[in-house]
Amino acid sequence: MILEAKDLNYYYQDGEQRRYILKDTSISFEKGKFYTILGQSGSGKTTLLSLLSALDSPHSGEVLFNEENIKKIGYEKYRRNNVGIIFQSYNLIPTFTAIENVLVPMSITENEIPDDTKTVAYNLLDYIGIVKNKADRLVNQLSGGEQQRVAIARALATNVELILADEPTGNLDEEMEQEIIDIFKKLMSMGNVSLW
Ligand SMILES: Nc1ncnc2c1ncn2[C@@H]1O[C@H](COP(=O)(O)OP(=O)(O)OP(=O)(O)O)[C@@H](O)[C@H]1O
Repeated sequence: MILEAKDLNYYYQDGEQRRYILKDTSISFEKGKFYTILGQSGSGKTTLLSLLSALDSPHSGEVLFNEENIKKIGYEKYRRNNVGIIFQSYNLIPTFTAIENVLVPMSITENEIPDDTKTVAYNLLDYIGIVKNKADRLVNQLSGGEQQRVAIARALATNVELILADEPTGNLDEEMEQEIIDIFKKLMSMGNVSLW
């Protein structure tokens, strides 16, 4: 298993009451597979993803990455080196260009990456469908679909084995949604996501 959640509990305190969002939730994910998590609005999908991506921590239970507790790996280290995260609203740095956004995680990861990070980032963006002249634009001068491609390139830039995405097509029209899903499928069919 590349990722496992074991007996996760997460709640909000509502006066004297605990309102549980996740109760003894366990789930496991095999390497090299594509999973979709479905549930009603408010059922806790974002909460689960935030625990799996170490953006938040559970009240009890544990998350294992390649059999190791992510708390032991260190949440910050795990986020830098092991997981790429994609959000519904892209969460790019608006004052940076597309290429600069992709370079950010490359500058802080401890994973081994080629010296010529700029070339790698341009190639990655190009592969995902962002050509050079768009890569040099500020991201808020790109369409929603293009911004999400930049976010995908950013998530892949550190050569991670695991990508977690929270409604990555939620802000896009149907056609763009299909294109983004096709990118994920293409990446999956390549096995290892390394594009260098
Ligand atoms: N800060 C908070 N305080 C109290 N309750 C919260 C807080 N943040 C989220 N919740 C509640 O936690 C529950 C789970 O939220 P979560 O965002 O994980 O659901 P979701 O399944 O991702 O929903 P959606 O599909 O609408 O995005 C919701 O009922 C939400 O109202």
